[in-house]
Amino acid sequence: MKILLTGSTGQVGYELARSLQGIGEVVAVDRQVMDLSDLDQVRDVIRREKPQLIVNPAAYTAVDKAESEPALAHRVNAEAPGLMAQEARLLGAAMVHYSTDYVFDGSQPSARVEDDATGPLNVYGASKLAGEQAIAAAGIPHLIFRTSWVYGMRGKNFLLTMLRLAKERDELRVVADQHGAPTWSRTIADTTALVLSQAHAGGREWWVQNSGVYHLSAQGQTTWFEFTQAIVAAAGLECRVLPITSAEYPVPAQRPRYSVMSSERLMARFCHLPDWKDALHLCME
Ligand SMILES: NC(=O)C1=CN([C@@H]2O[C@H](COP(=O)(O)OP(=O)(O)OC[C@H]3O[C@@H](n4cnc5c(N)ncnc54)[C@H](OP(=O)(O)O)[C@@H]3O)[C@@H](O)[C@H]2O)C=CC1
Ligand SMILES: Cc1cn([C@H]2C[C@H](O)[C@@H](COP(=O)(O)OP(=O)(O)O[C@H]3O[C@@H](C)C(=O)[C@@H](O)[C@H]3O)O2)c(=O)[nH]c1=O
Ligand SMILES: [Mg+2]
Repeated sequence: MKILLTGSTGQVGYELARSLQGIGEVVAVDRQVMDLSDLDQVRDVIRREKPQLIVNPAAYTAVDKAESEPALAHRVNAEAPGLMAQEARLLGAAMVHYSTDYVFDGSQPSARVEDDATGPLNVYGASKLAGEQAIAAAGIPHLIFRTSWVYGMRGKNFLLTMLRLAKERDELRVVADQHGAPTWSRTIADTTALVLSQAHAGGREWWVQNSGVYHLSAQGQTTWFEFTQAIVAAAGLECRVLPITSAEYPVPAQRPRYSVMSSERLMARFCHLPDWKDALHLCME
C-alpha cells in the first residue's frame, strides 16, 4: 500500500514516519514538496503520487498567531484537508487526519465524547473543525483522530518549552484553570499504526464499519500547572512552579477551560491508551 504522509517534520508526523513503516510504502512530503497553503500544489502532488492512503498530521498549529492569520489557518487546516479528501475520492483512497480538543468550548466539566456539540473558542479550533467537516463531507473511508496537548522530545511543544524555562528561571507561573490530557506524539503514531494494520487486514468492509471521528488522548487529566510540576519533578530540576489563572496570563487566543475528552470509543474498538503520567515518564526516559 502506498501511503502519502504530510508534516513529517512535525511532532506527530516525525513519529508516524517511523510507525507507518510496517504498514506500507511511505512517501513523506514536507512543506517544500507540498505546501498546504498552495492548493494547486496539493492537488498536483496527490495526482502524481496516487496514494492508496493519505495520512495528514500537517497543520497550522500556532494557536495565538492564528488569531491574526485566520485565512492562512483556514486554508491549511480546512481547505487543504478538504481538497485531499476530494482527491482521495477520485483515487478510491482512504484518509487519516488529526484534529484537536480545541474544537470544543470546554464549558462543561465532564469528558467530551465524539458526538458532543462542538463550539471552538478560537481561530485555530474553528479551522480544525472545518477541516473535519470537509473530510466527512467527501464521503471517503476516513479516520479523524482528535487528540490534545501534544508533546514529545522533538519539535515545538509545552514539555520542551518548560524544560528550557525551568533551567533559565527560578520560578514558573503556569495556568491552573485549564484542564486537559497531555498526549505523547509517539502514543498517537503507534495507535494510528495499530488501527491501520487492522484496517489493512479488514479491507473495504472495515472502513464501512469504522470510518469516523475518534478521540485519542492519554488517560487521566491534569492542568498545565500540574503538567509543569510533573515535568520539573521528572527532570529533577530546581524551579518553583506557581499556579495562576488564565486572566493572569494574557494571550491573543482564548483557550477552553475544560478540554478533557473521553477516548472510550477508540479503546473499546481498538486498543488501550496509557495514563498521561506513565507516558510522560516513558517519554522523558
Ligand atoms: N500540537 C498540539 O498540541 C496538538 C496538535 N493537534 C493536531 O495534531 C496534528 C499534528 O500536530 P503536531 O505534530 O503537534 O504539529 P507540529 O506543529 O509539530 O507540526 C506541524 C507540521 O505541519 C507542517 N506544516 C505547517 N504548515 C504547513 C504548510 N503550509 N504546508 C506544509 N506543511 C505545513 C509543519 O511543517 P514545518 O516544519 O515546515 O513548519 C510540521 O511538519 C495536527 O493536525 C494538529 O492540529 C491536536 C491537538 C494538540
Ligand atoms: C509558556 C507558558 C504558557 N502558559 C500557558 C499558556 C496556555 O494557556 C497554556 C499552554 O500553552 P501553549 O501555548 O503551549 O498551549 P497551546 O498552544 O494552547 O496548546 C494547544 O495547541 C494546539 C495545537 C492544540 O491542538 C491543543 O490541544 C493544545 O495542545 O500554558 C503559562 O501559563 N505559563 C507559561 O510560562
Ligand atoms: Mg502552542
